[in-house]
Amino acid sequence: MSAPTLTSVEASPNPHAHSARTASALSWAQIRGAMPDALRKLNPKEMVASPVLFVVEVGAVLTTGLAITDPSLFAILITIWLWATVLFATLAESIAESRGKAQASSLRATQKQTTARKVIAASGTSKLTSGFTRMATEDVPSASLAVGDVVLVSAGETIPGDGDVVEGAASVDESAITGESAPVIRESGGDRSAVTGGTVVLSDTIAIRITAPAGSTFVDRMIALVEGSERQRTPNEIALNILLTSLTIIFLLAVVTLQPFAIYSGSPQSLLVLVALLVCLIPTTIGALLSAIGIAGMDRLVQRNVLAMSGRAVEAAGDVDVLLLDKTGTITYGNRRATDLLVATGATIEELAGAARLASLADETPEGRSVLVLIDEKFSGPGAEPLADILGAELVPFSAHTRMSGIDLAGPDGLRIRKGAASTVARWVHSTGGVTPDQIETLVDGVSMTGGTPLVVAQQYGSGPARVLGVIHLKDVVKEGLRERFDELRAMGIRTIMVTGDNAITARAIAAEAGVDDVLAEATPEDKLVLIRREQAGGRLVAMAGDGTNDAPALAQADVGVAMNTGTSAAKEAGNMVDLDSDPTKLIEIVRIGKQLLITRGALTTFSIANDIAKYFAILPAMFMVVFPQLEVLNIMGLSSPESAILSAVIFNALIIVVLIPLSLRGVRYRPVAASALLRRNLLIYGLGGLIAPFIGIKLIDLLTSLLPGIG
Ligand SMILES: Nc1ncnc2c1ncn2[C@@H]1O[C@H](COP(=O)(O)OP(=O)(O)OP(=O)(O)O)[C@@H](O)[C@H]1O
Ligand SMILES: [K+]
Ligand SMILES: [Mg+2]
Repeated sequence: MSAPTLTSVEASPNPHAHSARTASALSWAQIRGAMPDALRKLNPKEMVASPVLFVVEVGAVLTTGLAITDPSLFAILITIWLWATVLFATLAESIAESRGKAQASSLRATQKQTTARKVIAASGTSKLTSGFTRMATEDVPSASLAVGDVVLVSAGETIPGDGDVVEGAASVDESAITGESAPVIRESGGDRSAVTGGTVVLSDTIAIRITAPAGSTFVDRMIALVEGSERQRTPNEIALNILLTSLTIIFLLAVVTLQPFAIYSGSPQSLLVLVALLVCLIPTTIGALLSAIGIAGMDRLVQRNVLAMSGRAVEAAGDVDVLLLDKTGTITYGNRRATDLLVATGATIEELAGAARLASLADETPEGRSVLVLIDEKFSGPGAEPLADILGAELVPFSAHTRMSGIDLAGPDGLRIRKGAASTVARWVHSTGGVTPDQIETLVDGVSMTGGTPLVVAQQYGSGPARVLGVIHLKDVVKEGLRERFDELRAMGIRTIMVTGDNAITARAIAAEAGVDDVLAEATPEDKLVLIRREQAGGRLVAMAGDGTNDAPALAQADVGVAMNTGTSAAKEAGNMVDLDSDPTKLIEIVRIGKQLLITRGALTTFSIANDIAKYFAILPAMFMVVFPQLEVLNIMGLSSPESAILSAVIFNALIIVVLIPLSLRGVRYRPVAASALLRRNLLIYGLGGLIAPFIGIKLIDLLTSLLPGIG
């Protein structure tokens, strides 16, 4: 199936081959495409949101009236260019939004109606004896599915809605959402259970519990995001807007008070000239480009397959100091599987295999299921108990908080079995009056030193002391190429800390292999949260990358919470970004884009304000030259007439917006140098450039306008 992908709008199917396109200048097609929307945005009701431009629009309405009641070429030209100024501003925003609109329509294509096979709960069936996949189903339209419904999806079928896999495992083609053609594994119980509506099951049958009502699914959120329909201004943008509004008010007062002075000096200025002067002085350039800069930043993230749910998170990313990463599923592929059983002295392999099997029969995690697979393949023997024996048993499900799972069998001898993290099981054994032999520590450390996760297995009969039977070796693989990327993060001044529920030795082995700076081992979900709060209290901005339900509180607390797309719905809901490629080092790009956004906005603000100051000196001497011939010395630009000077300034003021649209969409180039050096460089380029540009630009335009009758 040739599913539309997020990146298919791009020239290249490679999600990372974006730069060539974004760097190019504006095309006519782009401008034409964005024009209807730009004209619609001229509606004053929308314009009020940007006070600077609203003032320009009011000015344009005023001069339109003047041009009609007292027509002159000067009045008509000023009016045309004032309208052009507002239109260029709305055009900048519309062009910034246009790419997202195209992506949104290709995403909508994944939302086609399908028929879902909904499970009809049969009474008296327990999940243990009869799985969902064996229950009766009825066909319903996918749009009618409600949260909590369970549906069955088999190979070749489209997943009808967002949900978590509650039974089975399947390979899923998520290319419609991620653009990545390699199938991914989705399975119940673990941190890889979330599925997205519109993706396709390639093999096997899975039962999915629907978690999002139709209309507010992940794809709906993506559409809203790329379309910018839910875009909210960030605190930084609001602050800048307040500054721009204040400047506008100051210049408004300055221009109004200029008139009595002008009258007194015998050269009263027309309303037309005062409006033109005001528009030239207020910060129209940055006012026009501000929202395009923000939209383009979000868009750059989408091009890299990162969905940022808030602009605030993108900005925070630009200043991140610390990055916390979950181990399993974030640093490793998260495909943790049992590979070996290590028997304690005094126990037999049959005893260990039997206990490990019993303790895993009802363990819904992928790790638990992998224990059963291992035992079936390599260790099956007389110790294996029939399934019926565990009927009536009490299950102890795994939780990241307890770091242990197991089973309490009914019956006269009351067998209790536990498996889990070494320290937790040791505590449990101790609480029953048992002891953990030293030899276990050697086995546990042996597994840990290779980066594996050891699960200690122990059992207790009746109220006697528990006995440790041995260790299960869980293996996982570290994702490739992390070391170089973490080195790069270090060069950017970002400290990486791996946080994991695993023991310290395993954590250190994996940390050394992946190249992170620091580790926090044996961490409960609360510990992760506390670590983030502590870093934040120290004034640092924290990013967190995680995939599990147990990472959700931390993802929510972090300033930048990046959920892996392979993770659970809870993690994706809690974070403020989702990485569709599930690459924790994507943070490098996120940080770069955040910094670039901040730098671009700063640079263009500097340019805009410097520009306005320069225009002041360009126009004022020309305006008062007639009354004060001494001002001629200030008229260094030798502009041909007051009218020509003012018209040229207004035209320049409008054109500079168009000239800067490509830069505000592409972003100022970011290089990883010290912030102070960057600031100095930008002040020099954009501050000085902003001061000089108007003199050259206005002079050139003046040479043309002076040729017009009645103006030169
Ligand atoms: N099915 C299971 N039964 C018993 N114990 C388990 C099971 N799965 C994991 N454990 C133990 O619990 C610990 C913590 O679980 P988990 O790995 O989910 O936590 P985490 O904080 O998300 O860490 P990670 O960074 O490894 O994802 C594991 O290191 C392991 O010792
Ligand atoms: K201006
Ligand atoms: Mg985890």
